[in-house]
Amino acid sequence: MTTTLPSPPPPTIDPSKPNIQTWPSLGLTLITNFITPAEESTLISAFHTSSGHPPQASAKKRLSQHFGHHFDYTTFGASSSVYTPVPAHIAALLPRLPLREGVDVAPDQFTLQYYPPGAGIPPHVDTHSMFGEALYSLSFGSGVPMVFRKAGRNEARKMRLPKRSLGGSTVSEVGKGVVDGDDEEEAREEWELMLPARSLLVMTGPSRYGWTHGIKGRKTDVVGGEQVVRGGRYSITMRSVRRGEEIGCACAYPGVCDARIREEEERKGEL
Ligand SMILES: O=C(O)CCC(=O)C(=O)O
Ligand SMILES: [Fe+2]
Repeated sequence: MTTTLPSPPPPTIDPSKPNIQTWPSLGLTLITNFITPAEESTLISAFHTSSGHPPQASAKKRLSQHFGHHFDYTTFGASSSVYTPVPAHIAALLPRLPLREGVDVAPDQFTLQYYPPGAGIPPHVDTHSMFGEALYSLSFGSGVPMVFRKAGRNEARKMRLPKRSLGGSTVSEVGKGVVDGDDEEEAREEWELMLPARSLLVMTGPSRYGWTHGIKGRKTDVVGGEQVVRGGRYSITMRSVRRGEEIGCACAYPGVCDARIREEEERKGEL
């Protein structure tokens, strides 16, 4: 039996744009039919052509590819030397992203992932100090429910444990605070949102800085009350890399903010 989490609170929908669901208090937006089925096919074939990883029925782990700026883990900034050119079919998505004028900058770092059926990603907060606020995630191939959880004491404690990779072979995962596990001390504010194939998820504000996101590893999901066998899902996570003076964070969630945690550790080191 698939264990399910509650559905999200009801979204706000502008009747003139029925494909856009928003949760304004969380800074969260889900846009369905963001790409066409033809674009979806192009992205899927490009993934397999460029990765040299043909889809294998036996694959159990996520496969990742990176385009645009990579990270320099010695400085926690953008690498000036490691850059993979962004292919045209990905660059073509950029003008369509719902950037907030004067607030968001266009993403320059792209992580493509393939999740074989049943695979997930542990709950985490994408590193605050290294990426611009808005995170964009395009789903294709198949839909999946994404779990959102308001970070509390337990997540803050886990962020202070030594980091581990999220299990993929990718560098962009190393800088993330992985915050999985159950929290019995705090009331849960947790639910899962179905991300349909060809939808774009946008995380800003609280959903970006103060909530974790992740995908449970499961063979089946419950969608609209029905058990559905999970298919292979692809995603492109699009982020902007902070540079120089922009590196850092002044969010309202110091417990799960890598910038604040680093400052705290530096202060302790000086005592
Ligand atoms: O697959 C996704 O939609 C999300 C991936 C993710 O959270 C990440 O790479 O940070
Ligand atoms: Fe993430």
